[in-house]
Amino acid sequence: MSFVWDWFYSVLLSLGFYHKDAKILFLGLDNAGKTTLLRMLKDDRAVSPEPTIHPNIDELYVGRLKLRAFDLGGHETARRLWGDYTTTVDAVVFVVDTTDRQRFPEAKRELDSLLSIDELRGIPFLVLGNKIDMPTASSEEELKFALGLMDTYGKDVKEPYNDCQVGCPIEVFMCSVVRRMGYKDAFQWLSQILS
Ligand SMILES: Nc1nc2c(ncn2[C@@H]2O[C@H](COP(=O)(O)OP(=O)(O)OP(=O)(O)O)[C@@H](O)[C@H]2O)c(=O)[nH]1
Ligand SMILES: [Mg+2]
Repeated sequence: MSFVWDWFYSVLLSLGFYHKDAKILFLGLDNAGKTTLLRMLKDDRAVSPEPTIHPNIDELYVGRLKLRAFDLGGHETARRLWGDYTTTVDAVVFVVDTTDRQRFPEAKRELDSLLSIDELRGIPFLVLGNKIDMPTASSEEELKFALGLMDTYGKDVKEPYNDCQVGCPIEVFMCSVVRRMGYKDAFQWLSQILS
């Protein structure tokens, strides 16, 4: 019987009548643009938020995803709280400021340590290279190299992802939140993987 439900569910999803609930952590160094992204996704407005001190938890719809979004601050003291939120997570969105090359190694360290957390093992990681509206932004290739992500999952997802046997889904998308560029494709990728 379950295949009938699976089929029905996938039809509902593809028609946009059903939203997949997902708990998603928005992580990355301070100043990367996490809160700006969430405000844009929720209200379609570019704001210049204050640095996040306390975690913000919000519910919003992005395409077929109904997100419980956890926006955790990225400065060093706030990072200590990240570990408190890693249970039952469906995906991590890791935002990087592509203009801040000096901090790529720090971003890599944080990303690597997230990837080594048992509770997050196997879940999709969407890495967003933000601020590509700036002339000093890195290229996608440069960012991927700096983060050690030369061999990623692939942007062309044909079917939902089931297990981690063939490598965990991690992919890099370049974007400019303030210019509303790039992140829609990225969330579509995530949505297809999670459906
Ligand atoms: N040029 C440019 N600036 C951006 C973009 N997205 C965010 N910013 C700016 O980057 C700065 C930091 O943005 P936030 O959203 O507060 O960053 P955050 O990751 O939430 O930072 P913390 O809360 O400290 O962890 C703000 O001044 C934003 O206006 C973008 O796409 N392009
Ligand atoms: Mg913030």
